[in-house]
Amino acid sequence: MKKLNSAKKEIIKEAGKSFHRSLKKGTKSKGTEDLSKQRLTNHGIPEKLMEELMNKSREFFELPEEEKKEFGDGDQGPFAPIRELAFEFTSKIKGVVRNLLEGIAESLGLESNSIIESTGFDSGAFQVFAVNFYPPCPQPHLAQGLPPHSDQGFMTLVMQNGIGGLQVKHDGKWVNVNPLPNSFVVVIGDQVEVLSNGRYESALHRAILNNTVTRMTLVVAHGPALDKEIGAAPEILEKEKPVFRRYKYQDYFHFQQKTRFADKSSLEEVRLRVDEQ
Ligand SMILES: O=C(O)CCC(=O)C(=O)O
Ligand SMILES: [Fe+2]
Repeated sequence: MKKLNSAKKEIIKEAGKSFHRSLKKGTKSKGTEDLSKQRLTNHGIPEKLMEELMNKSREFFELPEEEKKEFGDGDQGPFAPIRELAFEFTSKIKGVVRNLLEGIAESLGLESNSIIESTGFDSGAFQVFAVNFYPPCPQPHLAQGLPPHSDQGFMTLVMQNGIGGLQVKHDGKWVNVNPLPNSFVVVIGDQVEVLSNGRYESALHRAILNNTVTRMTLVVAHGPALDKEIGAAPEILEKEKPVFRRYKYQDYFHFQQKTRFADKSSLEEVRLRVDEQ
């Protein structure tokens, strides 16, 4: 038990280093700057598990089209060959994200479990696992892997297969987030921006292509339960005006599905004008 606790503390400390470095009361986080330099390394997820997941997913993507088509939906869907590995991976990641959310709550001066409780993280929170496959592109400057966007949930953990392509916008410029072995990039999403009343900013990011090698990423996104109402923490609003209006996460989720990959447009929809605050 003791060991588990200290491992947990380490992860929170890591989160602290990653996100809270420049977070002082009343100032904005430099989340995107940190993202280009910081990685989550002390995550406790076996390297072998991630390697296996990456290799098996690659095998699937590289099957001839005809064979790929044989996979249907549901139990026979493309995830069938990696179902168990994916389950183990995503459950472990959920534990890491839980710790990160505790770390974030603490950094905001809230009870460590406050975000977890108010957003239904332990009961109905959503988690989406995706494997992105970007084959070499003959003219990479004419195409995009993924257009600029922010992720709509709390945070997304991204693991790259050793090939760079993820970029974040920082000070008006696109900055490369180079892959480092056995580490995750933690991409802060819109819900953390809202819950923190704008102290954290969700990262505007995109994926670019190259013309030589195949790039893959394992991506796990997390968000509140759909029926929860989301807004800045009440303790924060005792001292400052709300920056965003409250909403049911379900509404945000559906809206964002329609406007996916359109910069941070969903967040702008819930931002209050000065005369509404
Ligand atoms: O593949 C990447 O590097 C980024 C993926 C991403 O941003 C996403 O899936 O939302
Ligand atoms: Fe993303």
